[in-house]
Amino acid sequence: MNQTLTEPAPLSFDEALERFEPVMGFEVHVELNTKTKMFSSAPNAFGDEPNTNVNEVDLGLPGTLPVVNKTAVEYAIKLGLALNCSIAETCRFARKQYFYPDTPKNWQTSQYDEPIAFDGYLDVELDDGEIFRVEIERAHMEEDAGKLTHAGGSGRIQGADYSLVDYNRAGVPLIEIVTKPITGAGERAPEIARAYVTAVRDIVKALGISDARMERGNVRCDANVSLMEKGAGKFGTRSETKNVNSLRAVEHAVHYEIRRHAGILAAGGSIVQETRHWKEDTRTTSSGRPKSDADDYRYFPEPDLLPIVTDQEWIERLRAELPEPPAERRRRLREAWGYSDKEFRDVLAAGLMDQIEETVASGASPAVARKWWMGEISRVANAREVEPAALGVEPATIVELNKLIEEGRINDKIARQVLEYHLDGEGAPSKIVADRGLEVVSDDGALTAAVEKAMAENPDVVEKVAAGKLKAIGALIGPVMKETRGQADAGKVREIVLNKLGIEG
Ligand SMILES: Nc1ncnc2c1ncn2[C@@H]1O[C@H](COP(=O)(O)OP(=O)(O)OP(=O)(O)O)[C@@H](O)[C@H]1O
Ligand SMILES: [Mg+2]
Ligand SMILES: [Mg+2]
Repeated sequence: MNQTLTEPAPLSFDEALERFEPVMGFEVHVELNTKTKMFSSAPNAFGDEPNTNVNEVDLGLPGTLPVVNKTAVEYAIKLGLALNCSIAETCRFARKQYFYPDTPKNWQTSQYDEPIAFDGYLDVELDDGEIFRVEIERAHMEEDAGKLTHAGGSGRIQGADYSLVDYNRAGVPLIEIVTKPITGAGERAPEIARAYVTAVRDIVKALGISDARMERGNVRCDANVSLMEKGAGKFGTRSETKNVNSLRAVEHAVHYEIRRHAGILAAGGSIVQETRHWKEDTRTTSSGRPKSDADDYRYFPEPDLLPIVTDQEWIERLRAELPEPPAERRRRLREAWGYSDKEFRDVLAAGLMDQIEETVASGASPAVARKWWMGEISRVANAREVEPAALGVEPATIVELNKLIEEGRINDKIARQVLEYHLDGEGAPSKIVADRGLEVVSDDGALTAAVEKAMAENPDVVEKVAAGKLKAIGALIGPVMKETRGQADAGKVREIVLNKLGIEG
């Protein structure tokens, strides 16, 4: 059933919010970065040749038995704790039956009525610093399905009438985090949606349990949206936009679905409960398949796996391993560094918080760390068309460069060159300075000679300086730099000039 042909036009966002109150719910799937799969010893690896990381358990061959990956369970417990959930004392896996070629077993091993973690919350920080609490219904363990490529449909092979299947992903450990319905978001619903998924991504990254790369599908979000008539208090019918895999897309999908539902409801229509697909190019969604709450997956407890029993000691050991929550860490660093909100946001956007933290921890001032990472490194990254973090510059390198400057051994300009040589593989900054003979000329002999030469060649400048126009010294620095191949210390040059003219600096 394709609704889009007959659907009324979406309302504007403002019109929609005047009349309706949005309700949202998110199912976020997190792919864990364990070495092996959830129930088999096949490697959990991204990007390998199709169907090379598959074994008999993943394929559900007769006579095989699954074994639970203990690391995946520990990751689930850690995530549950980080989401302020209760951890079940015992829980079970269940079979979710469906017939589709992405699962060779004809069921997905998941958890149903006994999730490992439940009843939590996450406080998410909005753009203006306000905190919005999202209640977590549960976080449960399951396995990923294989990847289908519809050869003809995706245009990869013109006219093809078949699909390609890659089972490398089948059995990869997943945690699905499900929120309770989120009410009271109002016009901030799209922003809250993005902030929530961002917060979840940051947490799984900080926990180190997932590569958390959304563009690779390590973190994927199903966004459920419905509207209720203001003051009505009864939830409307939801749509479920599947597998939205960027933060912006989550925001836009919620925005669009609110407008689309409002358009239908305002025209007297009713919402079909269905899954929908996000379309990045038009920033709209399209109809997927109808889905009722009574969808019968014929769940039943997985007979081939024992229940998981967690004891308090185990949970407390894992709790002790939790890192500082990302939101708290951000607040702490913003304060410690004394950056403005804008400066700090820029650091986050550039993905350089870890690097700056380490640079400061190694003894550079926050201002120096910022100058390097947000200035020079970002500029070079831009010129080389990569993300700043992807340049792979170590904080230790920046600390070393800064030390060379502070000791007066190189100036800023040379330091910038040294960075380029370093990126081109010439080694550590001090080695580059030594190899290339870049040390600042501050031994008085060579520098004084260069200054004398510049003064002799620019009598008009010297006259101005002598008359008290100290700024004019700047015109001498150029020629001195030229003479010393850029290795003069500008402060020293000034000092020598003033000295020669008998002026107090
Ligand atoms: N009326 C509603 N409007 C918006 N969100 C809703 C509404 N009712 C439920 N939700 C949210 O939708 C999500 C439903 O996810 P859940 O995993 O429980 O079930 P499902 O989508 O039916 O199943 P599946 O995991 O197979 O997709 C939850 O986040 C829930 O809070
Ligand atoms: Mg769902
Ligand atoms: Mg779900």
